[in-house]
Amino acid sequence: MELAKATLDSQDQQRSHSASADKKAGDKNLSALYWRLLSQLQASLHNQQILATFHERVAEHFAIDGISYAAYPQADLLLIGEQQPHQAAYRLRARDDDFGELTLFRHKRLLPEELADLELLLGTLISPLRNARQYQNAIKASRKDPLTGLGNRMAMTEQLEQEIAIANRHQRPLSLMLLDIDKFKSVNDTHGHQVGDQVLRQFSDLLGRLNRQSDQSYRFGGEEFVIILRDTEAKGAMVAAERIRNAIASQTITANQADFQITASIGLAAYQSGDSTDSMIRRADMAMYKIKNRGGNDFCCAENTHLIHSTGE
Ligand SMILES: Nc1nc2c(ncn2[C@@H]2O[C@H](COP(=O)(O)OP(=O)(O)OP(=O)(O)O)[C@@H](O)[C@H]2O)c(=O)[nH]1
Repeated sequence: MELAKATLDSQDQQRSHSASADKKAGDKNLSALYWRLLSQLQASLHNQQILATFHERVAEHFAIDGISYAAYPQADLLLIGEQQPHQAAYRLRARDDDFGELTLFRHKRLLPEELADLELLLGTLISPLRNARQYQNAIKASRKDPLTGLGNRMAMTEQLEQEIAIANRHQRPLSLMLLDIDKFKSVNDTHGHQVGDQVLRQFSDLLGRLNRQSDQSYRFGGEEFVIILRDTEAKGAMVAAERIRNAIASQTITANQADFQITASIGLAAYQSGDSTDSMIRRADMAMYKIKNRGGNDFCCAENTHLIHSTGE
């Protein structure tokens, strides 16, 4: 096994690489490939597609079996092609910014002259991968609620769409829980908006601790939160709702040296064939308002058009 470890630094890399590619006058193919990669790789903002294009084009000239990329800081390994015993690994850097590790795999030894050519070509990946990372970060930020760090309404809707598709395709149960903090306005009115913000943050932390790991919580807006309960039918969702309701009501939230006894009104909707994100949210919302109108601190599950109250009324 061979391991070449090197750092590819992007400082003016493209200019120097393009100069070296052109200098290799004897190798018109390499130069042409370099320029082709440079323009084609810029066309995508997705790591998978960038690497697949790179692998496909480069494999036409070099016997490369696979390429992997571990993006920093999230180190999920993306593999195109196959891992093989012979490999050459590179750290990708742009100024002081380390943004990933790239590894080339081959079934036979990589020769020094091949490595030199490949390193030249690898330079074409730096800007596209960095742009892709910036784009992904921007997408992530646009789906995150800045106050609580939870996913926001957009993230929730996208996830719910996916969960509905899975529930529909595989005939799996799915439930949606909508929680609205009771009389939250009085927290703001009495203690100020900043304390209200602290209470919301602590409330969202509490939800995170109360959830099953597979259940994601989101801030739907204001003092409303949503939990998507995967693989959960109405009965299970009601058990979860009661557990969460009880835990919220028994917990004292302390913010700015004041104690708050928070309660929440909870509406549930269980997936029915033909449901959309809107229809599930609407049913959970109707169920939640039924509890609000009764004074809060309870849950209600909406099934079909009937509202079934937790106490069985
Ligand atoms: N501090 C803070 N308050 C918020 C935020 N978003 C919404 N609110 C407040 O949440 C309160 C919601 O008030 P209402 O809709 O009357 O609801 P409520 O007082 O909880 O009453 P019920 O829902 O009927 O129990 C308002 O005072 C909003 O200003 C936020 O990000 N931070």
